[in-house]
Amino acid sequence: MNRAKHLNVENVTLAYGEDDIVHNASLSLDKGEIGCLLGPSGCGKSTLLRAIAGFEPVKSGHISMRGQLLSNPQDRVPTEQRKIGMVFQDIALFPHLSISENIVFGIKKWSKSDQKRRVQELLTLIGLPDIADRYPHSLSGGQQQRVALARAMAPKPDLLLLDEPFSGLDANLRETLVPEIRDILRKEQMSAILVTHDQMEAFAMADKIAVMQNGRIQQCGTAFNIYHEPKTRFVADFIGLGEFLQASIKDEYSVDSVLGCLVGDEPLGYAPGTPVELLIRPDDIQHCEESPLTGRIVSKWFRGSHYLYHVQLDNGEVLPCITACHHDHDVGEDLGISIELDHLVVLPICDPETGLCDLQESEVVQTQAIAR
Ligand SMILES: Nc1ncnc2c1ncn2[C@@H]1O[C@H](COP(=O)(O)OP(=O)(O)OP(=O)(O)O)[C@@H](O)[C@H]1O
Repeated sequence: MNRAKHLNVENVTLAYGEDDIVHNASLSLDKGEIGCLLGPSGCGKSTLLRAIAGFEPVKSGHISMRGQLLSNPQDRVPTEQRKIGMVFQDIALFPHLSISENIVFGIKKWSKSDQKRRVQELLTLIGLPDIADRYPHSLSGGQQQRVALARAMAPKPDLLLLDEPFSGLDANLRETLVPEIRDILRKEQMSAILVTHDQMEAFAMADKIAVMQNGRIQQCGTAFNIYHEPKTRFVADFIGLGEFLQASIKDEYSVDSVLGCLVGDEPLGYAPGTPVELLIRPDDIQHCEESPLTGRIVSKWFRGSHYLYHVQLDNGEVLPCITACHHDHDVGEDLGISIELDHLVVLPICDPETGLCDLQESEVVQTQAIAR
């Protein structure tokens, strides 16, 4: 049986005036799932979020929640009737209201006893049970953002929209707050969509990530999928670190490259001799003192628990390589490396002038790989 998704965004195109900003976007969430729109500035994340909230009309396609139509080109359920809560970057608590009055703001129609119970329930949930009578100015930024979340969650909305809620906070605070907020949402079984350009936030928070570029969802999947199985050059480039090695299809399952012949267990889908690019992540290349394969260190970053080196091979290609931080080598030294590829990620060569590859062809093939 094909059960309706909690949220369904189907083939949605959005425009400002004559300009299409979001093209044919599709995304769905189950109840309690946390989704994320991830992409660079200006790619259309907030515009799509605003359409889900009901602030923007859809030009084509439709948005529905719990089986009920919210938007199509003819009809739009007003924002205030959508049962959607919102949390923004600027925390915007009402400064003249106490914390409990702030939280009660969206549930004023509830009975006083229910309001009181809900406020205490939420304050306990956000780990600040004793602040009901305090005012926003007396709280830290992280505490204020947790209260803003509690205020948005108070009416038990069907969906929570979080538009860059962490970007005003410093890096240390973000690191602790993001998983805390994910846990709070999980405890309330709250479906949510986070908008961010920060992939670590997306990875820490979301069950499902939609990577956007120029108004298009390039790929939608788990953090693991989009990191290890990117479907386009853009996703491979935008998510995580990595380098592209020139390679050539050898046969159905293998490519030739400067690292030798790499073999996968899935057909690569290209004719022998086709030039392709092979994605290499830093964790695919390990330091190995005894390895006959070496690269000259051209850059070195200290990352606390490890070093990230870039090493240049004899043919000039540069590869990333992670080592434990006791392997402290200098730029200019030769580093022994071994290849630890779990799977092959092979992409067609992009046009060097336009940077474009045929989308049809840019479907990536990943295979379990062994070096031989
Ligand atoms: N009200 C508007 N009228 C016309 N164009 C707009 C409007 N709002 C946004 N845009 C344009 O639409 C495009 C997408 O903007 P949007 O804010 O959705 O991107 P974003 O991915 O959320 O970016 P950021 O991460 O910087 O907030 C941008 O080119 C932006 O200039």
